[in-house]
Amino acid sequence: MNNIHFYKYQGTGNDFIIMDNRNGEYDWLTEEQVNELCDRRFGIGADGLMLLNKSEDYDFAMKYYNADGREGTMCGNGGRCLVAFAHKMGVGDGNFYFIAVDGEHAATIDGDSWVNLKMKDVDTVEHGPLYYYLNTGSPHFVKYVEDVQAVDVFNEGRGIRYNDRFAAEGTNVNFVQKFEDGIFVRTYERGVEDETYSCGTGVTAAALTFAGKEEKTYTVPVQTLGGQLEVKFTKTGERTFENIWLCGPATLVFEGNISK
Ligand SMILES: N[C@H](CCC[C@H](N)C(=O)O)C(=O)O
Repeated sequence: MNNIHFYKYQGTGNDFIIMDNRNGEYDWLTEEQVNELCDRRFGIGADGLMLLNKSEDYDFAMKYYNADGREGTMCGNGGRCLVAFAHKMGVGDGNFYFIAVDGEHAATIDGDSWVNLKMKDVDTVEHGPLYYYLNTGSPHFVKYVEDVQAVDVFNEGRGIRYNDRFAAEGTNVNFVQKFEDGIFVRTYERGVEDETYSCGTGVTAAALTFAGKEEKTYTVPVQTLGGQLEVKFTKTGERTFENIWLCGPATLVFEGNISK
């Protein structure tokens, strides 16, 4: 049995197990063990697990696994939590530059737990009759609804995630309600295969679709079940967006040891 020293973080209720793997101490971890650690009854419990890995060219490298144990695509809330953890470990000077599965990311931390994460540019948005489909580091199906609290997110989200078009690769599914000054987003997350309290790449995708036609810089407040986030970006064309920042809290809940 090997001891694992882990840190539990959450970003607006999207929660993660994080391990410091800069010396390769946890390279032996298997997908099955990740799934067991993320189990909310038989393990620590989390939406995902991340390794803080060493990098020659960046402050660190991010490795992300969904709760199902499989390596995931980019995780926005996870990236923000990993920056807060790296800061706690004494990495960087408050400004960070790291590498993740979807490329390079810049980030800044205000105090100990408000993290601003630069997301990848978006240059294509599919706009159907009642939906949008775009990739903000992970794939997102975005549907606007009258009353987001009335949506059966699990069943409706699952139905879209496993439909003929998306069954093979999967997609995350976001239900969005517009308000005067922002949006409320609920998400069915691929790889968790359930609703999560918040999804960073999902919130980002929803905020981009909320922008008006004007090509300018926007700041969109986004409410989730787990708290408030803010997405800032510049709309550069009908379906193109740059300088996208996902901003919000990233908090250490507890740390502990477990044997695997
Ligand atoms: N489950 C997502 C990855 C994590 C996304 C979410 N936790 C976020 O904050 O972006 C997927 O497989 O596409």
